[in-house]
Amino acid sequence: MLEELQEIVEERKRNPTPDSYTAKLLYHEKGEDKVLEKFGEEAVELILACKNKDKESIVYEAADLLYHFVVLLSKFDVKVEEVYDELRRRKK
Ligand SMILES: N=c1c2ncn([C@@H]3O[C@H](COP(=O)(O)OP(=O)(O)OP(=O)(O)O)[C@@H](O)[C@H]3O)c2ncn1[C@@H]1O[C@H](COP(=O)(O)O)[C@@H](O)[C@H]1O
Repeated sequence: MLEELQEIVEERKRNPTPDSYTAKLLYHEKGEDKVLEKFGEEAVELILACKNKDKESIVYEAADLLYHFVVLLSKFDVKVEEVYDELRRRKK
């Protein structure tokens, strides 16, 4: 799923379109700081949803965080598969 999402994100990176939120993030005037800022915001939103024990919000905010995680990886030229490889390497 994350690999499929990254393929679309990479396509927006190659061919940014004006209507794409992803392209706006990747090519924001704040540069990489915008991507990092959004990832931090989404992490805080997920923490708050957990604090509130609100399962529906936890799922929603976790999805937002995963999307912004993939955008962050693409911004820094890292493939989701490389993260999976690292997890596989750690697996006991
Ligand atoms: N999975 C997502 C996805 N999840 C969350 N978001 C966006 O992330 C934003 C998070 O909400 P916020 O309220 O925090 O942000 P905002 O106020 O809209 O924007 P900011 O000004 O704060 O940046 C929302 O605008 C959501 O639409 C996503 N935007 C796109 N995708 C997928 O990314 C792919 C490319 O989409 P486009 O870039 O829209 O073409 C498609 O497969 C989409 O389904």
